[in-house]
Amino acid sequence: MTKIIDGKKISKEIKDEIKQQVAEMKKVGKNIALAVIQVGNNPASTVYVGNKKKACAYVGIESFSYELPEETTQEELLALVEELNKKKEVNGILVQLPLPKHIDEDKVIKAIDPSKDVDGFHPENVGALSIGQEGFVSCTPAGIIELLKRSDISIDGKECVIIGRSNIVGKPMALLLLRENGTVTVTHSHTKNLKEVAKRADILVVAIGKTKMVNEEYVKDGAVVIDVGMDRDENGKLCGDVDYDAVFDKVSAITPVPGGVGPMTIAMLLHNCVESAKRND
Ligand SMILES: Nc1nc(=O)c2c([nH]1)NC[C@@H]1CN(c3ccc(C(=O)N[C@@H](CCC(=O)O)C(=O)O)cc3)C=[N+]21
Ligand SMILES: [Mg+2]
Repeated sequence: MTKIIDGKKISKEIKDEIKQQVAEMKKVGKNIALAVIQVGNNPASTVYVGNKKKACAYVGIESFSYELPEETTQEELLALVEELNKKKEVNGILVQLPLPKHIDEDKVIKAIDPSKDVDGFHPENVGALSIGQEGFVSCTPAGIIELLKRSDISIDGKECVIIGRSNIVGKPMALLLLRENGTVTVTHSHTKNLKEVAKRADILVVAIGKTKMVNEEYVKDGAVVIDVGMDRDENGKLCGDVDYDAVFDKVSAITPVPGGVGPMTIAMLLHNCVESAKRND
């Protein structure tokens, strides 16, 4: 029997916990606010940003929305970030990625006050994670750890294989699994014998952005498969990096797309906003 890891349900539980926390904080006069900046109108970004604002409203976090035109200059964006860094009532700053090509993403991320970097993308937060210090953790990998824990899937001593080495998912995922005492392997486009390596995994995390690339040849019997992909199939339907139907009978547990990792990313963003408000007392 394969277990479907229900990210939508688990994220709802987390959001309800956060909602209570936010209400408690409001009682003592503490309000929480997230600033969300979107540059241009990439339709996917508009959907994600909309979901984030909706989730904020659900838990009682205020969201300030900045929708800037595509031709916004890097200087203008940096000036806005600077202004939000100074604003006391703003606890979190999120600059939706990707940014237009004429803007240097690294420079913008670096400009965000690390104590308001609820995405956990700032080098200071990434560094803190890598040496086990307190900081903000990237929401998608943090959400995956939470999914595993709340599904009673233990990480300790397990063979964990990650496909993909992005700064936002693969690398922080490796650090978090390591922190939970997993034995971690990170694979990428230069990895030899990828199928064999992936097949070692008790827990396989796939974050490569290639529609349904991972099929039954990449998974061992009884593996747990976490699909981070947000792709479109030949009919334009949302799907993941894993061929869900092909691996389903072979695995012990799997996250669907949609309804798996995606909603957890947003729940962890809300969690980070609350943490930020608590820390900057
Ligand atoms: N600064 C920044 N921070 C991010 O966290 C960030 C970003 N930029 N850029 C883009 C990626 C992508 N991302 C997703 C969040 C939620 C869903 C999500 O809720 N997915 C739903 C489906 C959504 C749909 O229907 O399209 C699900 O999987 O069930 C997906 C993707 C956050 N990102
Ligand atoms: Mg760019």
